[in-house]
Order: sequence, then structure tokens, then C-alpha cells
Amino acid sequence: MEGYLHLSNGVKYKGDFAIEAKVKEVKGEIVFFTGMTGYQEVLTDPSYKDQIIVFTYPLIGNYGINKEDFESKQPHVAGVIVYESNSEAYHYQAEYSLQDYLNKWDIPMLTHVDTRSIVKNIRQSGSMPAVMTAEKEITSNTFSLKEDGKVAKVSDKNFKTYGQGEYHIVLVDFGKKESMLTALLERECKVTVVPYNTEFTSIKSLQPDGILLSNGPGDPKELEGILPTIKALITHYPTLGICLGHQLAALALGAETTKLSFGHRGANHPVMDRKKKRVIMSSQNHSYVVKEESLTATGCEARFYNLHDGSVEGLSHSMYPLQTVQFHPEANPGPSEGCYVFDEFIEDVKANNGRVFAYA
Ligand SMILES: NC(=O)CC[C@H](N)C(=O)O
Repeated sequence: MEGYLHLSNGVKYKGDFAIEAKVKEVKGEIVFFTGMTGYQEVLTDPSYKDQIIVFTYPLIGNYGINKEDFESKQPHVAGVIVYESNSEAYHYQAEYSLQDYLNKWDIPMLTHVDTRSIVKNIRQSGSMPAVMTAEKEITSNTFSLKEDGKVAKVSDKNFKTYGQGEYHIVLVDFGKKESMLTALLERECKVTVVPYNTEFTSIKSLQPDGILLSNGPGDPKELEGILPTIKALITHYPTLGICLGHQLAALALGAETTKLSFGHRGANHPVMDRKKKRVIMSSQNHSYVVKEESLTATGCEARFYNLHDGSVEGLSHSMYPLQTVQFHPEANPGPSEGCYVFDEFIEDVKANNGRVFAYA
């Protein structure tokens, strides 16, 4: 059945709804992902909550959906746009085809759209509200989006402990990817996942050896209310912040964030590590960035930066055992060249030896 993608800048594309039974109207911010594979991880990464995702690789779905690669229990995107989708899955691990999986979760997919043209449009106008619908014409008020409150929707509601390792890490869940938990469990950690708005005193009573501030959807500035807790965590425990966690750590220490025009979403973003003097390829998914010029007086230094646009990709601190990255060291999808960030965090945890420091 015919379907349309309407962008809020007035441009419209005609395509076909892939799943006849699931023709429904959805709206969301439109963003694009450039990796050739990894659609399962992208669909289930909570940071994509309510976004419409354009996959730029022209054939998506050929290896289906398996049991191994989920980043959370369900897909979070509002809608999917591809050039061509494979209606069958060709892989020994495949449990569902992509179409059946999206069908199960009531997520529409539009196919046979010129994805190259959409991406050029997003690159010119920036990521913007979009509507996927069977309607050829829509009114402009259809584009109004409610973008706040996404973290509360995807964060775990209860405390839960995993593993029995030597180092106890509290993972503050803003919409974590499963791979972050796995990366810690593989490094001799016991991990307690706590809801995003857990108070400092409750975290302290868990007697953590270190803190992981997770990734998550939306604008970091929306979480202003929890910045004092983040600051308290950073000034008492070795801390690693990833993506949204990195942005929140920066805001808590007085830095500023801003929104990129069309963000970074893909599996081959080159990042320079100034400390190691080497370039790594990284997995990315973000729209917001920390402004480098706002770091003065925070004690933070931009250790990592993006070689495409020079934006800040991670911070270190002159005094606190704090490390943050904007990219995804846990990979999934994409290269794991940056996984040494986890090793460095564990080194900090070991060196601190369970001490609760309290910097003024
Ligand atoms: N993956 C993430 O944690 C994304 C962080 C934030 N929501 C952004 O878009 O920049």
C-alpha cells in the first residue's frame, strides 16, 4: 500500500508500506543511521525512543532478527524507513524476519523511498519533525512533537543486581543499552542498575566502587533536576559517563551542551584520542554535544574529539577519576576499538580501592 513521508520543511516522499496490516500514522524526529548492518541493535537502543529512523544502506533485513543482539527488550523507534527490506531472513540465528518483528510491535516501515534524497534533505534542514502516513496531504499542525519525558519512559523502575564480580558498579539507567551491562560483567564487576532519578543517599547505601552514567534519549538539559545528584556521584566515586551520561556529567560540572544540526548515527565515526595520540573508529548515536569553549573552569579537558566536525567526543578531569565519552565504547553495532575506556574505568575503580572521597 502507498505511503508518504512528510518532512516539516515541506518536502514529501512517496513509498510503500512494507507491512500491509500495519499502516498507521506515526510522527517523530527524523534521523539517519549510516551503518551497513546493526539494524537490530539500533531498533532496540532506547536512545532512539520515538524517532523515525532512516537506514541509508539500501538493503536492510537480510539476516533477520536474532536472540543475541537485542539492546533492550523491545524496539523504541516510532517508524522505519528503508530503500528495500528483505521480507525473509537468511541467517542461522534468525528468529524473525525484520518485517514480522516490526509487525509484532506495531511499528510501521516505509520502503522504496529515495533514502539518499531524504538524507541530503536532513543534512540541509537538520533533523526535524516528520510524519509517516497513508495520507498524501497533511496539515502543518500534525508536525507538533512532544519530546520531553523520554528518559522516564525507558529507565528501569526498580533496582536490580547482576553478576557477582569483585567491583560493585552502580549503573544509573537513563535508557541503557544491554551491552553496557555486559561490558562491565565481562570485567569482574557486580552491577546494580538503578532508576535515573535515584537519590545520592540511596546510591551511597549500595556502597558502590564506581558509577556508570548510561546513554539515553532526548535533550540532556531536560534532566536539570538530577544534576546535583550527578555532581555528588562524580565527587565521591570513580565515574564513567557514556553518551547522555557524558553530557550530564559535563552539565553537572558547569559546562554547556548544544544540538548538532543532524547528529552522528553510524558505525564508522573517526575519533581522535588526544591522550593516546591515536584514532579509533567508533559507534555513535547522538544529536547533542558538549561545547568545548564551555569547559573552562569545569576542570574537564576534551580528551576525545570527532575528526569529521571537531566536536567533543569525551572528557577527562584534572582532579576527579572521571572519564566520559560521547561515542559508544560498548559498540553494538559497530567497532569495539574504544572498549579500552571500560578498562581504564576499572583501573580507576581498582586504584581507588573502595574509598569514598569527597572533593569540595
Ligand atoms: N545515545 C545517547 O545516549 C544519546 C544522547 C542524547 N539523547 C543525544 O541525542 O545526544
